[in-house]
Amino acid sequence: MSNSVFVAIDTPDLAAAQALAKAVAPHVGGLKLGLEFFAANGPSGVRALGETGLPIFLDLKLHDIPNTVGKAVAALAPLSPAVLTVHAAGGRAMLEAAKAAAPAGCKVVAVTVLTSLDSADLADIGVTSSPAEQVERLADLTRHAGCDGIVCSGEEVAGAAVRWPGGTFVVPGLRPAGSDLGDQKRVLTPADALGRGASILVIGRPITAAADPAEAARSVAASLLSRPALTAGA
Ligand SMILES: O=c1ccn([C@@H]2O[C@H](COP(=O)(O)O)[C@@H](O)[C@H]2O)c(=O)[nH]1
Repeated sequence: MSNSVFVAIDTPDLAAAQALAKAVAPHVGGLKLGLEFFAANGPSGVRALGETGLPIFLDLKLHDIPNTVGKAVAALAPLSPAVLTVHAAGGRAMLEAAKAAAPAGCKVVAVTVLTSLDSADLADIGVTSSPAEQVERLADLTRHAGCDGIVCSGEEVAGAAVRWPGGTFVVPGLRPAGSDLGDQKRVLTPADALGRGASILVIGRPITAAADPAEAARSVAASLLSRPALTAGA
């Protein structure tokens, strides 16, 4: 992938999403559409953004029983997403159902530990492992289920890439130096994440909330050029 940045188009407003996509298109490798956009605009909104010609990453983080997730993935297949997310915590059968129903060429990647969570948040939900240990556990589960990769933070990506040669490693929670963290807790700069083995860099507010999103996207792309990526299977 020549430009590994997928910009998170997190808005319910279709016209705003289209304008943003057009502005940043020369500087990014794809568009990530998540729950906020999909809840407001549905499949027709996804098709509208697909008209930019950029690959579409559908970040719907599916998490349900295997039958339901398999059928949801089958229903999404006509949108030809390049990447689709599910939650690894849904378990092996659910992951297998998602992969089996995905269209050819679509990478199914599983969210391990959300980048908005730290150790204390994991303890609150009964997980006593560290984020790194939990990412490793769920990465192994995802790999054995036949999926393509995982979503993790930049803090865990190097360890995950060593355990899973050829895996796809999606890293959100990216913040250029000096940016607001917002609700993210496990963060890294885009260049550091790429250097540690990320395949796909997901960046939202540092680009979309900037006064000049096109310039912010250009600046992120420039920061990556000076840093060679490790090969991690993207
Ligand atoms: O663990 C995860 C999984 C997904 N995301 C998504 O990435 C973007 C990040 O947006 P920022 O504005 O750069 O914080 C957003 O769409 C999340 O839903 C994540 O942040 N962490």
